[in-house]
Amino acid sequence: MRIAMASDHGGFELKEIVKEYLVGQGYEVKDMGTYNTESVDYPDYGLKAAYEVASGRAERGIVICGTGIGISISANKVRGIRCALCHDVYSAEMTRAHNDSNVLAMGGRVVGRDLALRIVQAWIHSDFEGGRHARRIDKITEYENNVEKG
Ligand SMILES: O=C[C@H](O)[C@H](O)[C@H](O)COP(=O)(O)O
Repeated sequence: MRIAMASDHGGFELKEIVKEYLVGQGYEVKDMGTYNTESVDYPDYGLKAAYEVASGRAERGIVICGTGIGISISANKVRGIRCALCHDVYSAEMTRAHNDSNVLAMGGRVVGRDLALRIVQAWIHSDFEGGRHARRIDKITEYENNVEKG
């Protein structure tokens, strides 16, 4: 599985931790930046990772800023992206099972290393359940497509 990752300066340290973990697990990680703790703007990076997923160049994305909020809002502006902000394992499992989320967001100033890695692990390994949940996602997609048409 190819995973696109991105963060701003507030999420940089956690991005590096998650990236090292994923590479160690055999995943291909495409790091879209940022590459240090210098102050940057989270939309620039959240959008890059989201485009990677929306275009099919990556199957999943993980985006991290200070709270996870700004970068998740940014990623969710990209058509086809369902970005879920998770700070607990249950939500990480449920957002795969029920929302088929293709991007995970976390806050580097909110969660510590161990919890973040448990969230990532749960999110990567949980599958979409389909059924009634697919119908609900179809409604989001339909809305998105209509908005695009103006
Ligand atoms: O939602 C936004 C993120 O948490 C940003 O990481 C945060 O706003 C950056 O704040 P600052 O520029 O004060 O480091």
